[in-house]
Amino acid sequence: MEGQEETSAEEEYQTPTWESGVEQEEEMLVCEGVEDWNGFISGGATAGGAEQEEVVTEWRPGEPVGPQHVLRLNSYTKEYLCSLEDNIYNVNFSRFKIRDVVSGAVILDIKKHQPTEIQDIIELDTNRFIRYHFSPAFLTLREIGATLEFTVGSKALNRFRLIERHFFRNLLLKTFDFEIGFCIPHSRNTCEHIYCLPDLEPNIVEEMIGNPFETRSDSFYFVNNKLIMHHKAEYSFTAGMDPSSG
Ligand SMILES: CCCCCCCCCCCCCC(=O)O
Repeated sequence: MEGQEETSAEEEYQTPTWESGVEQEEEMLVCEGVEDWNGFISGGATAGGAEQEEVVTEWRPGEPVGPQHVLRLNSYTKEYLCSLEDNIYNVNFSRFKIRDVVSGAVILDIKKHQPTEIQDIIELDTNRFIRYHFSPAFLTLREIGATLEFTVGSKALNRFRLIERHFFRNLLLKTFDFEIGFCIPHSRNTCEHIYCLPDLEPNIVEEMIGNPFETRSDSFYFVNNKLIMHHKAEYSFTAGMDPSSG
């Protein structure tokens, strides 16, 4: 449970609109992300040597999308690189919370209505695009904890992995690569990913603040190196600013 001071800090930020739901208390795993500048993970970054096993070849439209393909993208994608039906594992997100690791303040906490029972039927989650409204102060934070709560259908997830690419226009700000690992069937899981925010040049920060929603991210979710979900997000950093000041 978060403390009192976190509730007040949350009000400083405009949260995206999702339905509010019933809070679930779960065991929390902390996954430290493996990250590197310019879009490449460091050697031996993922457990089990997944990178070494994979043969890197050029990707052609229609072919399954693997981690090496998305790690080489040099811009935000125009299209989704998989269909909703590719989520054959029925991974369903039910909560997303962001906190400032340094102060502990909760920046946002969004929940979806979820039945108590984990459903076996595949429910297509059509919410794969979101706009976040943050304040300029967000860009001064050093470390963010993002808690993800999700349920899994009747098939186990092997090597569940999230690769996230953040761009301002065509400038790659940072790649985050989180190995979530194995998830058992019919489970509800909670993990926290730690994002170390990049040191950005002051002029880039100014441009990001002045150009809402030109900062974007692609979140690619893989099971066994196969893309099963692709989510997109856009960010503004103007919340709480006087609109007349530009
Ligand atoms: C300033 C560079 C951008 C770094 C931002 C890192 C924090 C973003 C956490 C939220 C990511 C959510 C992605 C999504 O909803 O698909």
